[in-house]
Amino acid sequence: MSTANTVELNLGVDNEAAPFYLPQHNEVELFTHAYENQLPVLIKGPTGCGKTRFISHMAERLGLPLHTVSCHDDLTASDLVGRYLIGDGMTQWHDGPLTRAVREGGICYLDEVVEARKDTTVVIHPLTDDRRILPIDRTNELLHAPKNFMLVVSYNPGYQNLMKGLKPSTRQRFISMSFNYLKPEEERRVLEAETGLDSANAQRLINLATGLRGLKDMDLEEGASTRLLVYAATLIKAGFDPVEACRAGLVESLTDDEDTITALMEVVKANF
Ligand SMILES: Nc1ncnc2c1ncn2[C@@H]1O[C@H](COP(=O)(O)OP(=O)(O)OP(=O)(O)O)[C@@H](O)[C@H]1O
Repeated sequence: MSTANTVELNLGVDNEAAPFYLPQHNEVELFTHAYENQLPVLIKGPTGCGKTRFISHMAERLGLPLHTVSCHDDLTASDLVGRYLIGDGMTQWHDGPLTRAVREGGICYLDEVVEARKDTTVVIHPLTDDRRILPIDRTNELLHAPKNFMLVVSYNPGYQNLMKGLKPSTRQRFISMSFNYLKPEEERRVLEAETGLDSANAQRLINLATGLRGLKDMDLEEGASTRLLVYAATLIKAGFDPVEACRAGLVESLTDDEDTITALMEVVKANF
């Protein structure tokens, strides 16, 4: 059954076109509810824990186009909304990705939103409350977001300083979900599904990740991400020596400090 406000979905059946995603908790149901009720979503979690994969999975599952913007500290409101550009001897308006998503519908995903300049929050605020509007001063337009428009933002709370956190007036406009690395058994399934690695080696990688994530005195900015484990698994699956695969796929990406690399490689050798 579908009404104006709901989408036809069978959450028990995976859409085969959707990229593989193993849920952490009830995020699929929460996200679907948010979409059906036109609520914006905020996802927080450490690097490489599956945030982007989840959004791609949900976009495919809900049959929505995905407009992704990787935010950075030079990103301004005009980059999101659009600007006049000179071409063919005249000035033409070009929609930015946010405006495109509002006009066409779909998910607008602002990845690492806290990196963007502060003026960007001014443009997303009216889209995140029940007005769901995007005023464009430069073109004198007032766009109303269609039902199938959804705003999703993500950030990694780990390495933000206080100044870069989201203001309460912004974060309190979203349904929020906190992601973390999967439990060991599930993360092993992801490694196997993503790379075809055998379960014995996948289990060794998981044991290694648990060891690395538990190191408190190593001064690592972040622990080993699922993404890095997938890289190492891919190298092992391709026939690389597991220790060398872990050096290139994991350890060298975690730190530049030679002493730390040596110490981490000891942990690798203890597992392989
Ligand atoms: N729950 C999961 N199901 C399937 N694959 C996963 C899952 N979690 C992580 N992965 C794997 O880990 C990789 C990295 O995940 P992803 O790119 O979604 O991380 P992220 O949280 O968006 O990271 P960043 O914050 O750095 O952008 C994926 O490409 C996928 O291979």
